[in-house]
Order: sequence, then structure tokens, then C-alpha cells
Amino acid sequence: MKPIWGTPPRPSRANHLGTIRDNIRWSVRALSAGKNTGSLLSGAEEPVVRFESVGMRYGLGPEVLSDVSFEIAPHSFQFLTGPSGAGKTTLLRLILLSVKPTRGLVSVFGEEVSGISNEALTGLRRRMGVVFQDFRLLDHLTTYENVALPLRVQERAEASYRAEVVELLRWVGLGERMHVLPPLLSGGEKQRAAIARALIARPELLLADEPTGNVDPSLARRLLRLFMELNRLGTSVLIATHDYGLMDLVDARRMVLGEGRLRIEN
Ligand SMILES: Nc1ncnc2c1ncn2[C@@H]1O[C@H](COP(=O)(O)OP(=O)(O)OP(=O)(O)O)[C@@H](O)[C@H]1O
Repeated sequence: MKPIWGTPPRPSRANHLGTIRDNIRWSVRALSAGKNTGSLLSGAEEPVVRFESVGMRYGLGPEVLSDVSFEIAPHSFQFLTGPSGAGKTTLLRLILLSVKPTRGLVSVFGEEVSGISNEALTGLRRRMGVVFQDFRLLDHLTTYENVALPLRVQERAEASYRAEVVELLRWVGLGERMHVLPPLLSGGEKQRAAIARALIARPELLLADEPTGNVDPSLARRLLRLFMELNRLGTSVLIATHDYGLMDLVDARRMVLGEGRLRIEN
């Protein structure tokens, strides 16, 4: 497979991470050729995610999400934002099928997920790449092995992906850290390893929870460009973030959570 991330930067140190032009506003609408409308799906294209009047509470607590309805279109790019505690992670967990809605319907890749078998659930999850807020790297595997894991799970031969994993690691500035175990990585390095792992298998849907929370602004822009490249190649991308500076760089749909409700800003 041809690498998606283009020419890697010269050295792999974070402060030499290639050049991204400032003062530009990338347009994912142009990149995804009009397929970024979210709820305005064209023709027979099925949404990647559909929520219908979804409510969610933890145990007997208050409703974290109330009557949330939206669609994520194939090939689309959007941000999910809102104040701390607004329910962004909860919404991502619902898409990832790691929690169930208290009411309403959740469909992922065209399948309504209530009562779904564990086997089918695993199959749906494999079509997603996820960047967790707490990274969830496996401490006994090296950075390289962590990033290669989704390809190993697909039972691909290492020779077929080794160069691609190494190139992506270089692109995110971890070329010199690939043989290191996660406990020895900094927070920003762990975050980049988690991002590389989520991208490597080119998932149909990428969910990222504050994926630039631990890196400096120039690296954040570089990572954003990586997400946009993935989107250009067909992946639907949903990025949860508080970072308005980052969101302002991209002309993309914003899903805004507040007081349990979702507002869509196109
Ligand atoms: N496992 C849980 N059990 C009980 N309550 C929870 C649980 N997880 C989250 N909550 C509550 O649900 C609400 C939404 O949390 P969530 O983590 O989804 O918000 P968020 O928008 O992602 O916040 P942040 O931006 O701070 O990460 C919060 O009030 C939180 O305390």
C-alpha cells in the first residue's frame, strides 16, 4: 500500500517536524468533494453513524446526553466540542459501543446496535480507529509494536507493513523512539503513538478524543494535517477538542454539546 502521509520530515525530533504553512484555513469540504454535509446524505450512501433521540445517563445519575440526533456521513470531517463535562467522551463511547444508550437508537455502519452480538460488535469496532484521551498503549510492547498492532490483528505479515509503520512513526516524530516501551515516553510522545496506532490500518471511521491535548501548537497542526489526509482518502473523522485555535484552521462541521443537547454548526 502506498503510504498516505507523504514525505516524512528530515529528522524525527518534534521540533523539526517539517513545514506547515501558517495562516491558512484548510477546507475539508473541498477535500471531501461535497460529501461533508453530515445530515444531507447524497443518494444511497448510508451514514457511518446515526443517533436518533439518544439519551444517556450513568447509573442513577442525571442525563449526560438528552435527545441527541445526528448523522456522520461517509468521507466527512467534523469536530465535537463543548465545555468540560459536556459529554464528548460519552458520545464517543456510544459510537464505539463501549456504553449503551439509556434511550434512543444508535446505528454504526448501518447496523442498529442494541442487542448486537459480541462477535458483530468486535467486527464493527475493527472498522474504527480510536485515539483515547488516556492513550491506552500496551506497556509491554514497544512503540513500533503498539502502532503495528491493528495490522497484526488483521494477521498481515510483518514484511508487508514494516516500512509503512516506520514511515508513519517518523511522520509523527517518533522515528527515534520506536523501540522504546510506552512507560519511557513523554505524554506528547504517547499521544502521537496512540494517533499513529489509530491511523495505521486506515479505518473507515476515526474517533479522536482530545488528540492534540499534549502537544505544542505546531505539532498539533501537523497532526491535524494527518487526520485530514486520512479523511481525503475516505475515512470519516470525528475529533473531540476544546482547542478553538485548531478548529479555526479547518472549515469543517462543528458538533457542539452543552447541557446535554447537541447543536450542529455547519
Ligand atoms: N463512568 C462514569 N460514571 C459516572 N459518571 C460519568 C462517567 N463517565 C463520565 N461521567 C459523567 O458524565 C459527564 C460527561 O462526562 P464526559 O467525560 O463525557 O465529558 P467530556 O465532555 O468528555 O469532558 P472533558 O472535556 O472534561 O473530557 C460528566 O458529568 C462526568 O462526570
